[in-house]
Amino acid sequence: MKNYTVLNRINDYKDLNKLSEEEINTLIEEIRDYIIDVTSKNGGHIGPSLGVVELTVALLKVFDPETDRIVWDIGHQAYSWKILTGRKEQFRTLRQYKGISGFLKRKESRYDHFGAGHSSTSISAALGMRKAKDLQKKDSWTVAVIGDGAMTAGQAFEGLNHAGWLDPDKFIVILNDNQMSISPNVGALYTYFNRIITNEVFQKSRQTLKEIIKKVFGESGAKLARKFEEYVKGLFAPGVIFEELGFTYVGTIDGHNLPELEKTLENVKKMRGPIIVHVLTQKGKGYKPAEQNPTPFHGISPFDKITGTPIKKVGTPPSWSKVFGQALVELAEKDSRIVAITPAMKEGSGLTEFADRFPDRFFDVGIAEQHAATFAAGLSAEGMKPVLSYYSTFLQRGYDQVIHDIALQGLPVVIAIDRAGLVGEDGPTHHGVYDISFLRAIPDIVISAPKDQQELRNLLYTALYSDRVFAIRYPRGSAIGDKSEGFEKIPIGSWEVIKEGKEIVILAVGKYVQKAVETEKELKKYGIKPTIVNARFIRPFDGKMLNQLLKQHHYVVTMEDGALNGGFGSAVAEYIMDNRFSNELLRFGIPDRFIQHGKIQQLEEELGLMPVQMSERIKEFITQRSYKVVG
Ligand SMILES: Cc1ncc(C[n+]2csc(CCOP(=O)(O)OP(=O)(O)O)c2C)c(N)n1
Ligand SMILES: CC(=O)[C@@H](O)[C@H](O)COP(=O)(O)O
Ligand SMILES: [Mg+2]
Repeated sequence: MKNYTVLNRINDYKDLNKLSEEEINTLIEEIRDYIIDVTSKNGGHIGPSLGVVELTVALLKVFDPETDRIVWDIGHQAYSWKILTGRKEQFRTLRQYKGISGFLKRKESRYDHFGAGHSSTSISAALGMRKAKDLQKKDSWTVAVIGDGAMTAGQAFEGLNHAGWLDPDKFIVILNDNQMSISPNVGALYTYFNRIITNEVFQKSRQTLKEIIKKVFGESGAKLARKFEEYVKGLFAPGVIFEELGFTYVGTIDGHNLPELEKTLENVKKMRGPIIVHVLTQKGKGYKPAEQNPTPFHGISPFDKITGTPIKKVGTPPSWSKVFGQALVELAEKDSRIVAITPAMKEGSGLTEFADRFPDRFFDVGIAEQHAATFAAGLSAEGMKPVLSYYSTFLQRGYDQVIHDIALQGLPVVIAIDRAGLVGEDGPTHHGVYDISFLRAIPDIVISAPKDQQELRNLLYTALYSDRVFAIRYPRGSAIGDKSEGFEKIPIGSWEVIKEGKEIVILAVGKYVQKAVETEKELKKYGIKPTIVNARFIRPFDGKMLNQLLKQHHYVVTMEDGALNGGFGSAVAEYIMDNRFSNELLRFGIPDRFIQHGKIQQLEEELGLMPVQMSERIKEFITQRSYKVVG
């Protein structure tokens, strides 16, 4: 660690109250510098974390994390929390394999009171904690810190609704409003927050009217003035939404003014009932490139600290997201029925160009995965062609809507599932490994995975003109294959033989088709020549081809980047059993445990999913069995 004058000599938050004002200010600067330094090497959520350094210090000065509970929503902004709660040194290992997590985790620290990664859970969790403390007759504070983006989700309002009803004491929601989600925030609520912040003219005129009343009615008018203020507050006051839900609204507070923050929180501690404190912060505060360009600095890969430019390998192929976005633009140019929907993930999902080109047909619905699905269903019901874009992990939130609002009603919707498979440094909250298992249970749905760029384009085209509920899953990172163009329909359910071999057949899904090809090269060294099949449709199966393959090969190997529990391999096992085949099956995929964070390759190595490892395992598998492969 650098020679930080204050940070180096404090051990944790307990030292904060020993520091002078000047030392605290230096500490805040040093924490920012440390965050910039580490994220420039490891990548991470720099913008959100730089925005809440003062807020973190204030919370740790005013509350006691040993007894009080602070629940950070998502946890992507909690880097200074980590640094000040005993992980100063480990912070250098942020997001690295076996290092500390980029989010908060109960197993990582006793000060991580609630783990997250997905948004908008903080109010519900904090309310549960508050209630538990009440029932246990324990006297402590519970604080949820939630961003303006996270506040757009239904679950946040479910929590507020319940809290307003329970009316708990010692329960605070801090709304950390930086007017940004990953992109600029959206929605009527955002407009409302914006009005609160910018309505200075109204604030001023309210004050002037109060003064006039006092002047006209003298001292006896003070009461009237107060009544007037209450009345006006009821009509227009900031935070009236929250007040109506039973919260006391306090705001707005400058989130970069530590004394103001501390004073406000101390005052709030004297109040009863649930309280909402509206704090204004700036994303990326203290680092010019991030202040000027908050969207890319929300979460960034390693970058040059001086210029803020991401360090990227030259000549890397486009990402799967980019290939998807480009293909969608080309198709939308020709068909005005095509619309795109994202729950707050425009950039990451490759939809920026679509949004610019077709603003009327692009919908960022906020962090509202459930609404996104039902909204798509509505669009489809009226003859539009919705493409519902999700990260696999966030699609988990919209599962019921996919079943109940889309599939059950047979409404054609294309579900583009990005970040399917292991995602790397974001870790277990974000790995997209369950979608195959949970979608596979839905009747009539089509689930597909392209082996390369061109196949992604073709599947998208097929999906849009199929009149089916059609999911296409593809992973994070660079796409496989050469530059792609044009579109071709693929018969739904058809598989593709990539290489003919004998006695062993490898059925691979998505990016694992390439891994299967590499595994085959390794196996050749042992004289083993498997057949390789691109199982591009996970559902429906290519029954005709599979029947033949099962007859022609004794050993069947499946490869996928989804959970083994209920995944593609499970589907093949069911098929073998149900159709009374006697093949022996070996499945590669994500085992029955939560996979931690690290580079995708490191995680795949840990799981034995590299071609060399898989070839060893296949060789071992067939040599253990009585059925002998003749090379
Ligand atoms: C359920 C869910 N959907 C989407 C995301 C992706 N995501 C992570 S942070 C973020 C923006 C959050 O905005 P806000 O709560 O205002 O926090 P900020 O980053 O501005 O501090 C989004 C959309 C998520 N983590 N969880
Ligand atoms: C915190 C969060 O959920 C997002 O910021 C996520 O980390 C984005 O992931 P990508 O980097 O894969 O877009
Ligand atoms: Mg925000």
